[in-house]
Amino acid sequence: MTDATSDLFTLPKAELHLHIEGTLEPELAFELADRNRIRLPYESVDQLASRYSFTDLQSFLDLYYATMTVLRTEDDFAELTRRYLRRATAQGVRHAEIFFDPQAHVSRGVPFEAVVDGIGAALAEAARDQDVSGGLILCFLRDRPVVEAEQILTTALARVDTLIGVGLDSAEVGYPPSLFADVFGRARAAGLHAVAHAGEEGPASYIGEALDLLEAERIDHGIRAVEDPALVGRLAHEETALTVCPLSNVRLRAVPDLTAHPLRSLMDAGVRVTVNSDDPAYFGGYIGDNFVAVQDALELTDLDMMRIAQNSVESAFAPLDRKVALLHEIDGWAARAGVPLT
Ligand SMILES: Nc1ncnc2[nH]cnc12
Ligand SMILES: [Zn+2]
Repeated sequence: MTDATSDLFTLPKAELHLHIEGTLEPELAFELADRNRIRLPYESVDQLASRYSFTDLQSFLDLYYATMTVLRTEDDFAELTRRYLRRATAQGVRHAEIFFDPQAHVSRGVPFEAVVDGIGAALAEAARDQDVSGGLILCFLRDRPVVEAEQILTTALARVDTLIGVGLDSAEVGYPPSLFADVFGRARAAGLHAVAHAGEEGPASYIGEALDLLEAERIDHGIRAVEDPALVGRLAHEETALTVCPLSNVRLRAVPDLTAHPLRSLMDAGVRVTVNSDDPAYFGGYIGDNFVAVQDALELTDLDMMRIAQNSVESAFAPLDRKVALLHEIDGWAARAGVPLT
């Protein structure tokens, strides 16, 4: 049991690891399939949902890429993002840095502009109506040829104003960060932030490569760092944030169950850990659900959860005044909840 008494859905937080295509709920997938006259190979929403059982990252990616083919127009991307932001704000998200996989769309004939303009329109609406801030992070697909990443970056740099950063995702093992050193160098030279998935299924050495060769400012997942104590020391010393996704790690069997999740030992070692949802439509919960599940499984205190929320804001690529305002909101939450600050 924990001493949890607070409502973690109302704890203000930033979401730093969220693939917008991974927010495609089965209901919307069917709506968009109808609208775009695409036939999904499932009879019903329930039949599609029943396929959400995975043995590893690749088994998930196969379904993820197949289902996202229903996304075709700017409006589709806007509606997807609107629905995500509605759910996320109901679970306390005040700032969202959203990943997207343009190669998976452009390769099907969807223009890059339709993707960024659709997601961007929904983000702008939410900024106006719900006081949620955020931005877009373009992810390169590491299991596709490097030249394709170079090409999508060239396309993206014509609309660099729509982006805050670049990332690296998809199948990890066998696709080390070193392959993308030049692409990331170009992106950083254009003023973009850099993050990378590393140490989800892949070895801890990929985390060091992402830091040294990609100059990644945050590591997405990074949980296999626990296998290398020197690396854990480095992450703590350099205050590198890990964007951890606990429910994802269980569903993709990167950890056997939540009680065995390394989040707590990483935190205890001084690593700046954040909690995020990854692909919430597929993994059984949005960000607040992840907060509740880890608090329960790892017996974290309300103060621990508050620190995780503070880490998310401190590690965000948001303007300083926005971060200060959100840190004040977290203090207000703690005061209302009576969280002891020691
Ligand atoms: N968990 C994950 N790891 C790597 N690539 C992804 N793309 C979407 N979700 C992902
Ligand atoms: Zn991810």
